[in-house]
Amino acid sequence: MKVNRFMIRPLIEMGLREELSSGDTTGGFLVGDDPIQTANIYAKGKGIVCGMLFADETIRTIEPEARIEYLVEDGDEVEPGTVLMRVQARASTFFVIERSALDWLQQMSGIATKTRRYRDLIKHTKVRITDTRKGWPGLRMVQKYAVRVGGAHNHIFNLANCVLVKDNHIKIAGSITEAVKILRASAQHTFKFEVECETLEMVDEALKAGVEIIMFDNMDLEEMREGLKLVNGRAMTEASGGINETTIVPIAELGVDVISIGDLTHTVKALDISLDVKDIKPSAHRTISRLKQLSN
Ligand SMILES: O=P(O)(O)OC[C@H]1O[C@H](OP(=O)(O)OP(=O)(O)O)[C@H](O)[C@@H]1O
Repeated sequence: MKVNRFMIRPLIEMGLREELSSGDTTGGFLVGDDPIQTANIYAKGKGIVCGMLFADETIRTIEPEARIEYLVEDGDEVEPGTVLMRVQARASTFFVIERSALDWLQQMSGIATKTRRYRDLIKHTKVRITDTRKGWPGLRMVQKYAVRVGGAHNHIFNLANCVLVKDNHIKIAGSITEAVKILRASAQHTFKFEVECETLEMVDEALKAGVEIIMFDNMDLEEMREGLKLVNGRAMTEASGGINETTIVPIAELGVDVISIGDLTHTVKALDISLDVKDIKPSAHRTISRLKQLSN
């Protein structure tokens, strides 16, 4: 699933509003007749690019006539110095959009870069990596898009996507068996059922209840190996709980179907990306000196 301008516009406006709720007190006074300038958005680190449409929409929201040339696309690997985008727009536009456009790119590329690293670690297996719902509230769509760009898959988007029975549901219902019985009677027939199992006894109970997906939740390698024997192809298996770059390979090699990882979206190092205005037009300088004269 791709993102489109309609989906992202409210987020873009939210970002710009943080920046520009009552004008630009620095750039706004410097631009004078506000000539068209050219700027490059370029990588300062190595990673996977994500968020080109977000940067584009940020620029176009302020200056719809801006000319934007893409030199890479989401999912491309970049090196320090790679130009992602060349933009022709008013000087005043660059001052307003710079932080916001770059932050979308930096944060989303950070997620895509980390995701690609995880994916590459286990590409010798058939295991599917997914995200979780862990991340920034309000930005789930963005984070999950970046995970897909990085080469992994999405787990549920929200509570309406499947019946996911967690520890607290089991406590409230009394048992896995009881929870599944109640939910089978009320949930849509189209839904799959997944149960988080912390022990092999829970795996056994969930299998007897006939669920489609068993999560090995916070289990060690040996328990997961036993869990897989128990399941024996009767359900999909998902490993989860604190899995990181140092633990993922042996888990994937066990042969679970899915590994879900909160780290993809809850602990992200941004990719370093910058914006540089080129070819400064002399009229901009003239305006600055005129301002200086006026203030003398
Ligand atoms: O890769 P992680 O960051 O560990 O995320 C995955 C874990 O999160 C979920 O549990 P839950 O929502 O109960 O969170 P918690 O187990 O981390 O408290 C899921 O059942 C995994 O245990």
